[in-house]
This record gives sequence, C-alpha cells and structure tokens, in this order.
Amino acid sequence: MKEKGLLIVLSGPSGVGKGTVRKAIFSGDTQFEYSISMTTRKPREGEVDGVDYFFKTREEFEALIAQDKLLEYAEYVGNYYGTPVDYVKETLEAGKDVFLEIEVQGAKQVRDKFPEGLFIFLAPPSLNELQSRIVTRGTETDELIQNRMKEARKEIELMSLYDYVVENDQVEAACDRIKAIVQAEHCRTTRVAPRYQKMLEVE
Ligand SMILES: Nc1nc2c(ncn2[C@@H]2O[C@H](COP(=O)(O)OP(=O)(O)O)[C@@H](O)[C@H]2O)c(=O)[nH]1
Ligand SMILES: Nc1ncnc2c1ncn2[C@@H]1O[C@H](COP(=O)(O)OP(=O)(O)O)[C@@H](O)[C@H]1O
Repeated sequence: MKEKGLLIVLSGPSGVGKGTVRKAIFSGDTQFEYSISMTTRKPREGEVDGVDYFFKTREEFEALIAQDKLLEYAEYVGNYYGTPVDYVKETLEAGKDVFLEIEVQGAKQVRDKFPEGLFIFLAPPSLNELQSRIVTRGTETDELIQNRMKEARKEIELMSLYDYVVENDQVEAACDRIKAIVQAEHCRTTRVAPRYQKMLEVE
C-alpha cells in the first residue's frame, strides 16, 4: 500500500506574505500539490477563477457547507473561505503532499480532523512591518487594514498551537525553511517505522 501524503498547513496573519511565499514555493520544482480554496470574496485585479480561488456566491458556498463538501471553512472579514474536502483526501490517498494556505480559525478545524498534519505559522518580523506590508499591497481600504491588524494580533496569540513558526523576513529564506521542515517531517520515525515494520513482517 502506498504511504499517504502529508497535509501541510501554512497559516498566519493577513499581509504576512503567505500568498507570496506560497507562490514562490510553487514557482519552482515542488513536490507539493496546492489546494485551491473556495471563497465568496470578489476577485482582485489579475486573479483568475480556478487558479487563485474558486470564486462562489454566498448561496453556492452555503450549499457546499450543507453538502459537507468542505474540510474546513471560516468567515473572515465578511467573506467565506473554505477548503474542498474531496480534493484533499484524494490527493493524500494518492501519496502526494497537499499544501493549504488558510487563516487560523480554519487551521484549528483542520487540526481537529487531521492531527497528523504539519502546521506551520508564518510570522512577521514585527507588527509595524506587518502593517506596512498590508499598506504597500494597496488592496484594502483604511478600515479593512485596521480590521486585519486586529485579526493579526489575535492570530499571533495562537502561534503556540502550531508545530513550527517560520519568520518571513526574506521570501526565499522562508521558503527554504518550510521545505526543510517538510523534509524533516517525512523522516519522522512515526511516519517511516510502519513501512519498515511491514518489511520485517514479510521477510
Ligand atoms: N479558513 C480558510 N482560510 C482561507 C482559505 N483560503 C484562504 N484563506 C485565508 O483567508 C484570508 C484572506 O485571504 P485573501 O482575501 O485572499 O487575502 P490575503 O490576506 O491577501 O491572503 C487569508 O488569511 C487566507 O490565508 C481557506 O480555504 N480556508
Ligand atoms: N519577506 C517579505 N519581505 C517584504 N515584503 C514581503 C515579504 N513577503 C511578502 N511581502 C509583501 O507583503 C505584502 C503582503 O503579502 P501577501 O503575500 O499578499 O500576504 P498574505 O497572503 O499573507 O495576506 C505584499 O505586498 C508582498 O509583496
């Protein structure tokens, strides 16, 4: 039987650079499969349906919730965001590592369903730097920026629920740390030993 893939959850406050780091990881050769989320948020300029997100109406999203089609979902700054469960399960079963980039409420739900997942918190070098990244991105109004900073403080307090904290000081350095953590997780005794146990049983 094929060994199941690893579920990797990258979370952290809005504006810390999750999207940037994730895109950098997926721009090169990668052994991960990215799970594209569903959202009721309107597309930003340049975002493509089925690439950045699956963009849904609230009615469509609520139907997915009712049909149990989401591994987790959360309402964040007025919009729904959720992870399609079938894609995640099928990809893990196929032995591939699945990479989720989600906010903290969703990460907590995934932790309950997949305690064996690898939970990584992306942290900003400082709160000032976080705010200036959100402002520089220029996609939010002043009111939304204040909302996101309030959320960010609550999220940083939940850091200790994660297995690892990666500081996003430099994008490339953060990517390298994430890849190194995943490599180490693949070598964890509790993951590898069952395979050897099976070998011993056969021989
Ligand atoms: N719970 C959950 N959060 C998600 C999902 N997809 C994206 N998010 C998070 O929702 C938040 C808002 O995302 P977005 O509107 O794209 O703005 P961002 O702050 O630029 O990433 C971010 O923290 C994302 O990581 C998902 O499927 N589930
Ligand atoms: N390591 C970094 N150093 C400086 N700026 C960064 C870094 N990582 C991301 N950024 C910038 O911060 C802003 C927010 O990044 P983004 O990936 O949209 O965050 P998130 O997906 O967490 O909301 C963007 O303008 C991005 O270019």
